[in-house]
Amino acid sequence: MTLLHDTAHAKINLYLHVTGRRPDGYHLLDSLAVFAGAADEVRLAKPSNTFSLSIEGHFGKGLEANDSNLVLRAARALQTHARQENAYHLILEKNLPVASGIGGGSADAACTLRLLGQLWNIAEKDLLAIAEPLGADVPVCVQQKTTRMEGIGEILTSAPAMPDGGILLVNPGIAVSTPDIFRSFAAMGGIIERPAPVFPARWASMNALVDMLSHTTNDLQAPAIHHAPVIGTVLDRMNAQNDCLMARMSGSGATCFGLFPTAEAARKAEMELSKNPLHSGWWTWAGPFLQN
Ligand SMILES: C[C@@](CO)(OP(=O)(O)O)[C@H](O)COP(=O)(O)OP(=O)(O)OC[C@H]1O[C@@H](n2ccc(N)nc2=O)[C@H](O)[C@@H]1O
Ligand SMILES: Nc1ncnc2c1ncn2[C@@H]1O[C@H](COP(=O)(O)OP(=O)(O)O)[C@@H](O)[C@H]1O
Repeated sequence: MTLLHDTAHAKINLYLHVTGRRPDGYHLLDSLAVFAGAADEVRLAKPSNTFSLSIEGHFGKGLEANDSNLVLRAARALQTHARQENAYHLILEKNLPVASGIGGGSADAACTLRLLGQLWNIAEKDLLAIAEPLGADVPVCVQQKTTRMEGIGEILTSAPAMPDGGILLVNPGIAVSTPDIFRSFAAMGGIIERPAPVFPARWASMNALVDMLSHTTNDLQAPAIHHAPVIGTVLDRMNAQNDCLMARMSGSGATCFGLFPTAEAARKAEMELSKNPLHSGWWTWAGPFLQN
């Protein structure tokens, strides 16, 4: 039995500039976040006395269905806000790798907020306020649209829609700790002063987007490669694929993305890459962007 369900899509930081640091240690960011077809699913299964969770899916094994899970944390936070006594059994289908720079846990939390928000008739602005303390990436995942993220992730400005094209995601099978990568970023030189990227009204093509991105970086990429050199190998392999327009790491890693002129070209590159037996433990996904 499923009352309602929704998909929690992978967030990809096409660029990520660290622009400052708050007194509490959190880093100020400027990032273009987009969403890919790859997704977890959250299902509201049936009414229950208290919120409970079961986890299915390939990446569910390493994840506890306890109070620390972002799905339950989001559900309880909204229940308190909405002064609701009703609770549900939730099912999470975990298809996205955990602690991998594509915000899977944040997307699951956001998806839970959307589902319960729909049921309890809660406005999006209230969902965004509940999302913020759950994690820096949760607000952007509530809207699941191409967005410029600033502040620590709570200042959201809509960005032009993605042009037609394809994306390939590759994770080399390692989990990376976000706080560790931010710490290494500081130790390896820290903030770079530079002008903020300017977005056009629309990107005429994938090449136009790639041209803008060539003037940006993911500031966390070098610190992450320092922690996990295999990330450098993933980027080399991705860059070696036919039609790969650019390759870069997302978030604090270790997932990397490649941009392609079409979803078909991204799928071809995925097949090529997967032929190599050395890549057998790598998770891959290829296809279109999630459009606004
Ligand atoms: C780096 C980013 C970029 O989108 O993505 P991921 O690598 O997680 O996908 C996010 O900012 C991650 O957001 P999220 O994973 O929700 O982070 P949180 O749980 O709020 O914070 C985890 C820890 O990361 C560090 N942190 C996080 C966000 C931020 N703007 N500055 C930080 O310094 C802090 O040490 C914090 O304790
Ligand atoms: N539903 C969930 N899915 C993934 N991770 C979760 C979830 N709930 C809690 N977590 C915890 O959140 C941390 C960050 O997970 P995740 O959002 O996948 O990272 P990232 O944003 O780097 O992709 C993990 O270390 C994990 O233990």
